[in-house]
Amino acid sequence: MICQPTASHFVDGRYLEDEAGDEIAVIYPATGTPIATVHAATDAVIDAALDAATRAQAEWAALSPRARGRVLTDAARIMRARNRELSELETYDTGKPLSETLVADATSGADALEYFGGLAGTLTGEHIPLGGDWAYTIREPLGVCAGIGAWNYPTQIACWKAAPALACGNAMVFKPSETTPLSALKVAEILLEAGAPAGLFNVVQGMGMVGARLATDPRIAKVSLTGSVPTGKRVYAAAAAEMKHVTMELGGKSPMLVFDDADIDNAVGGAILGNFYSSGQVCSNGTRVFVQRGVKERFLDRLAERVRGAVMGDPMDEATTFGPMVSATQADKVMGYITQGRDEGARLVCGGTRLDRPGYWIEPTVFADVTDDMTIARDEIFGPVMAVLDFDDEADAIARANATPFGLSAGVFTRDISRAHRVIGALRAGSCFINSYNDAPVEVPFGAVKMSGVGRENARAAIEHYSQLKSVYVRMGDVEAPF
Ligand SMILES: NC(=O)c1ccc[n+]([C@@H]2O[C@H](COP(=O)([O-])OP(=O)(O)OC[C@H]3O[C@@H](n4cnc5c(N)ncnc54)[C@H](O)[C@@H]3O)[C@@H](O)[C@H]2O)c1
Repeated sequence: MICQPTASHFVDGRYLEDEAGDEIAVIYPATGTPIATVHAATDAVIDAALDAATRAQAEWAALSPRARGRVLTDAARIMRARNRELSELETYDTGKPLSETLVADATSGADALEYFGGLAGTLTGEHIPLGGDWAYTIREPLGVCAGIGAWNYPTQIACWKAAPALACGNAMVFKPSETTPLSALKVAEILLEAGAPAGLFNVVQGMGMVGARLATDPRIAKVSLTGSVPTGKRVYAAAAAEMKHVTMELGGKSPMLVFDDADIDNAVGGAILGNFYSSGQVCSNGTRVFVQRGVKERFLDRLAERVRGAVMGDPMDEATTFGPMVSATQADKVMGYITQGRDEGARLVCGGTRLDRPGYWIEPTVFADVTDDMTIARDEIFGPVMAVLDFDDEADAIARANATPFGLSAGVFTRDISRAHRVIGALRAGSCFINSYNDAPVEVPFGAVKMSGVGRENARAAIEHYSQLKSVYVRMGDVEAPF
């Protein structure tokens, strides 16, 4: 087993095993071969993690914010220094090509650690003058936070949650997706090496039941989930029962609008990035591509030509640009949608086939003449399936783009700057792009509206979701009581 970790869990500063938990096989998606086995956390493991986190949180919160920040920036430095090794592990865990993991996973995690490490020393309350009397606020941590991850960006998700949480003085118990359990263990190792106290960042493995245990445990003050909308509804409801804070980063079916006056090559490039990066397994993907009728055929011709250039080879070869689906289940689900697209009358422009080779390979697929009522235009597929829809009129395109319960992202391609801002202003989405798609630098808030989630990750905005304010009223004179 080439990626077997020392043990399944990382609790209180060391690896921990409990073989009583259900076995979880870790599969390399490119070949379908097992690379590791981990065990789901038992109640004893979960308790140990929560107790360690509770103890470490008090110690951590008592440090000066700048001392906390230094640990995070040191962790960022270690992560960058080990980028290749971490990227190779991420490629084994997810199947994403090394050409991607080298630039978008540990590096993005390091960006978050560095950014929030720098921010830690700047987090303050405020002074509120009241004409004689005055008040002040103290920004306090929430306590122990639970992080629950999806399988598409395991390192990035762990860091995007841990970095702001730790910067604010919280501890974290993180449960990776059962499909990709390996990388978060490395994040835990690195944080410890950078000087985080034992127990500050713990990793426990398991299926949804382990996540549910965390979401309902009274020792947890906040739950941050990255996952699908149905899971988000369950976790949000469970957290609400205990009045816990939440961040929900959920699924999407985001629109991308390409107007007649757009630079077609840039629009095609945006559509490729917004549909086929990570083999389409990206929450913010612009999978409904609305193309104005005047440029439709030119857009489709150029798109098909460029998609044919995707290199579906060994993910460890840096020349490979397109990897497999993460699992057999996901590949089956995506193939089901492709069949449904054909059955419902969409025109297959390219792709559509599952490759006859080991692993879970599906060609990048483009459907044209898609209509709003088709299943492939409504459901989040989470695979390499682009739906191209036609439009004539701007207002009509905006209304159709907004006619979805999701609200994660939206993009517009046009050379008309007034139109670009007008359209983005009217689209109901949290993370938007003008003449670009899927950029997610740590300096910019990332999050959703409607069913795609609540709260924001990244940027200063994330601080609001990992800290709370204590208000203190200070009377400068005597207290005047009625009796
Ligand atoms: N908005 C974002 O930032 C973002 C980023 C990446 C992925 N996603 C979304 O994630 C989904 C794909 O990931 P997935 O298939 O791993 O999602 P999923 O909802 O199946 O699982 C997500 C996580 O939740 C856990 N879980 C499942 N049931 C639970 C429960 N009842 N209580 C607590 N935890 C539970 C899972 O074990 C896993 O760790 C897609 O919908 C995608 O759009 C969103």
